[in-house]
Amino acid sequence: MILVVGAKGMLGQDLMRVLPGDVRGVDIGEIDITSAESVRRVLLTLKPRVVVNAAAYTDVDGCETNVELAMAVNGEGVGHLAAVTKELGALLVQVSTDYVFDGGKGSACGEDDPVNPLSVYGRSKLLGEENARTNPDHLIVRTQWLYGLGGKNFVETMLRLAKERKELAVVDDQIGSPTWTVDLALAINELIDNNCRGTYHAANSGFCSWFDFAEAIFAEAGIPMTVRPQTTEELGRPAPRPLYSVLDCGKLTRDTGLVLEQWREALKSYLAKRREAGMN
Ligand SMILES: NC(=O)C1=CN([C@@H]2O[C@H](COP(=O)(O)OP(=O)(O)OC[C@H]3O[C@@H](n4cnc5c(N)ncnc54)[C@H](OP(=O)(O)O)[C@@H]3O)[C@@H](O)[C@H]2O)C=CC1
Ligand SMILES: Cc1cn([C@H]2C[C@H](O)[C@@H](COP(=O)(O)OP(=O)(O)O[C@H]3O[C@@H](C)C(=O)[C@@H](O)[C@H]3O)O2)c(=O)[nH]c1=O
Repeated sequence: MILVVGAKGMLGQDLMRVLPGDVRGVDIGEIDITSAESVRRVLLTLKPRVVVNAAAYTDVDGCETNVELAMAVNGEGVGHLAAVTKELGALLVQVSTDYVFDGGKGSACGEDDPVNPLSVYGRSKLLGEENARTNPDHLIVRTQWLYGLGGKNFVETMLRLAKERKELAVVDDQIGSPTWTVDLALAINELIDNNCRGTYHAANSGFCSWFDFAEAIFAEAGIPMTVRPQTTEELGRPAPRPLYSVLDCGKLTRDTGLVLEQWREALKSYLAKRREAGMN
């Protein structure tokens, strides 16, 4: 059985839809990964063959002031999962982030490039990676700029703001790859299926700035909107973010044959799914 932890989150919901076979999901209420005792009780009862951890504290700016919570959920919580999966002889799949990099390289980051997180969120996720590795049977999947049905994300923020405003300012000096949670869930399935172990990058192909992404969202959704470029410094958010955090996904392709679709194609598919689901 595959157990998805964080099954009610944005990625968790798509993992539940995409992963085949005997799949169970748990979220806060049934499991609290910050508690070693809670993790032990749930995992020893269910005895999964694979645990995919999509549970996290993902408010990047919130992490700057809630440091203890960030470390407990994103860091130590993964340690609890690693200890019990190791005891069970189960695979631990840990989802991680481009924010473990500082974005200073200026070209796509490979799995073995040096990490240097700029934010509390990035540091907490890096601790999560280190803790995941205490189970030798682990898979760490770094991804970025996620959006999906049933979650707070940049696409939904833009579509919501479009109902209130005619003009928006969006940062044009952060570059990355917007990634649809359905495509990421498919990649995680391929990695498990191909018995891959260690660290992998998985993101939709191509890259853009948040400003480019905002323009694409409004163009594809057919919404008239003036998007003005601004710098990260002008925006002045509490958490520092990497300026260039494109992930090199070549290892995923070499080991599974999978190439994730271009980010703009994925965006079109997502907008079509939203319409099908009656969202406007
Ligand atoms: N969103 C993004 O752009 C990116 C995300 N990632 C990573 O991908 C993964 C999935 O992210 P995403 O789907 O956006 O996350 P979400 O915030 O949508 O979902 C996380 C889920 O985990 C639950 N949760 C929080 N704390 C605990 C806890 N202590 N015990 C059990 N469950 C808990 C949350 O519950 P509740 O909502 O009630 O708190 C929520 O249901 C995370 O590891 C994240 O770091 C990586 C790169 C980009
Ligand atoms: C809403 C808004 C955001 N922005 C900027 C802020 C930020 O730099 C960028 C994206 O904003 P968000 O708050 O959606 O993104 P952010 O929380 O930084 O997204 C990150 O989340 C974590 C969980 C990850 O792991 C990362 O890969 C990444 O997806 O756009 C604007 O410039 N104008 C706006 O109107």
